[in-house]
Amino acid sequence: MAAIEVQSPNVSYTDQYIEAKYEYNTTDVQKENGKLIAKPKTTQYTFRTERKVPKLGVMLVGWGGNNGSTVTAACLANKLNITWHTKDGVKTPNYFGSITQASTVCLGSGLEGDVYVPFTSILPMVHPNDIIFDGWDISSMNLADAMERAKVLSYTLQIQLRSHMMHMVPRPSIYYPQFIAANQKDRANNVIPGNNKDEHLEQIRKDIRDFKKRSGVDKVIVLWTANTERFCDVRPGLNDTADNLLMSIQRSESEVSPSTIFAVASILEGCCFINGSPQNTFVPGVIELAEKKRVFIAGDDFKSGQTKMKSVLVDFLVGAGIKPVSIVSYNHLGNNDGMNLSAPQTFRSKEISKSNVVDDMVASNDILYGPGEKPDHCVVIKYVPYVGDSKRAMDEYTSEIMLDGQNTIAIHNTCEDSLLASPIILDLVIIAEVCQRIRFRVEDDTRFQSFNSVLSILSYLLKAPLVPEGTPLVNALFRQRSCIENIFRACIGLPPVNHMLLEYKHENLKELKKSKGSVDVSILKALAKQKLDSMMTFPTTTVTVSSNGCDSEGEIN
Ligand SMILES: NC(=O)c1ccc[n+]([C@@H]2O[C@H](COP(=O)([O-])OP(=O)(O)OC[C@H]3O[C@@H](n4cnc5c(N)ncnc54)[C@H](O)[C@@H]3O)[C@@H](O)[C@H]2O)c1
Ligand SMILES: O=P([O-])([O-])O[C@@H]1[C@@H](O)[C@H](O)[C@@H](O)[C@H](O)[C@@H]1O
Repeated sequence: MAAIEVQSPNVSYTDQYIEAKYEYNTTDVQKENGKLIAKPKTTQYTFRTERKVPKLGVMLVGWGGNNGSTVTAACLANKLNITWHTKDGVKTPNYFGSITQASTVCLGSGLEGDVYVPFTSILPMVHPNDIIFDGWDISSMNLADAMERAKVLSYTLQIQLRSHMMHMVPRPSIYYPQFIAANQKDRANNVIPGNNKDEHLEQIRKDIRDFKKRSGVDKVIVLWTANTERFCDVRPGLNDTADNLLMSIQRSESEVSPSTIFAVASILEGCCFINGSPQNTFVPGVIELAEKKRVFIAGDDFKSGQTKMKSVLVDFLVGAGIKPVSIVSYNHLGNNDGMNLSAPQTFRSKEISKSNVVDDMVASNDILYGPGEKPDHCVVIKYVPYVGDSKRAMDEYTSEIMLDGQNTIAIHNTCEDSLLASPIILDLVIIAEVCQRIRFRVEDDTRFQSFNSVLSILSYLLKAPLVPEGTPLVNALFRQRSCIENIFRACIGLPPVNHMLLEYKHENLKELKKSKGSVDVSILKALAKQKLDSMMTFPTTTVTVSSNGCDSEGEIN
């Protein structure tokens, strides 16, 4: 699908940029004398997006894991168009589950109503087939064997991918046993030696430069899909500022985690760092360093299955004026992630990220909830080896409805964890890369600026979105999706999708047809069918219909 071209005096296309003047309309609300005063506000933006799509390198921390091996296999299967036999017949590769690759957006409305286009047609973006992967793992297993170990993909697909993946070997990584479950010890045979954290930092930086040089990629994004770590302490002098964090690394402070060192290394190499796990990688010192170096960071914890459902269901319930009072989320899974989460300290990281996802929706409705009131919310994760990557999620939502009524929704959701997480990994890096090519000016600024280093536009893809301090934290899924869609629309000078369909609610829709200057084909077809039925002739007839459905000429076959 070709990219969209917008014809507007506010949008210009050069070889290098798409430039768009955009009116950003919001509503300012102030409290005055006990009243809420709402004032419409318009802010002029000028967006400038580089059109050249770079050759993107993605370095995965935890490359040999279920997600890392699966996302690598997915891109190869699609790139090589590998088909494979199953008991249900021949299967073809796809990127289902990726909003950039398998979803559409409403561009606007035309002769026959709404026009939907692929998400990728709004702005130029990297194609996943073209991504070059590399990465690290504490396990030395090559990616072909790691794919087999993961037991995620059909074996008839695996055997066709083996030759393409067996040469992919994760780089040795940083391993501090106290941050993950002890049961991961047997896996750790590919570890950077020594205890000097500054040397570990320098090695990771060197690896990033080495990958860039060897692969010839234009830019690198580093993404953590390694095991969930326990939360690290956050305290003054340790990691509260960028300088203190860098000094703590130089002193090899024990509370500096592997994921924080990877984040620091990425930032110092000018690479966006994304955290797909729930631990607090982004201590204040990392955030400050990212802001100083103007590098994007994003996290935490891929939003892939049970929590994604929760961020839809609770939004629906609260938005409908129904009061969720008890949410119990249980799941069991049998992959290595599940084994790592069987330790209390790593489970706690996941429990936090899975529990906070309803806070914004609850806080939005003070008719249902009093100050500080929240639903009971319980998260349980159990490790059951037999089910492997095919996580079984069982949820019960109990809500209060009118006049002391109760509504209980029970859900059983089998989430094939890595097949849900892999497209999310792709969307994270693809959308982050687009954002690296977007600049904007506000009002009469002379300088173009980039997005804030904390890339909150990625919230849709994350359970516990990291947002700039003091800014709104949104978990409601469709608000998060609209944010991405409407910012990308703004970059090509299009207004946000507002779902009003006001033009179709006029008292006299005939005016609408005239204004469209064309025939509503559905009316034409209905009239033609009526005429055909009466004439009992076919195949072609000329029906005279007006521009409001009755005057224009049209042919029906
Ligand atoms: N649906 C999902 O799969 C999903 C959703 C949300 C979050 N996550 C998170 O994504 C992460 C990966 O999930 P997975 O199913 O691929 O797990 P996995 O255990 O299969 O893979 C993790 C990999 O990280 C490696 N590893 C551990 N510590 C490392 C380190 N310090 N450096 C480099 N590699 C290291 C392990 O050897 C393993 O190969 C987990 O933290 C998980 O909680 C997964
Ligand atoms: O994304 P989601 O399905 O809500 O949450 C999942 C957890 O329920 C699962 O136990 C864990 O292994 C995955 O990493 C993922 O975090």
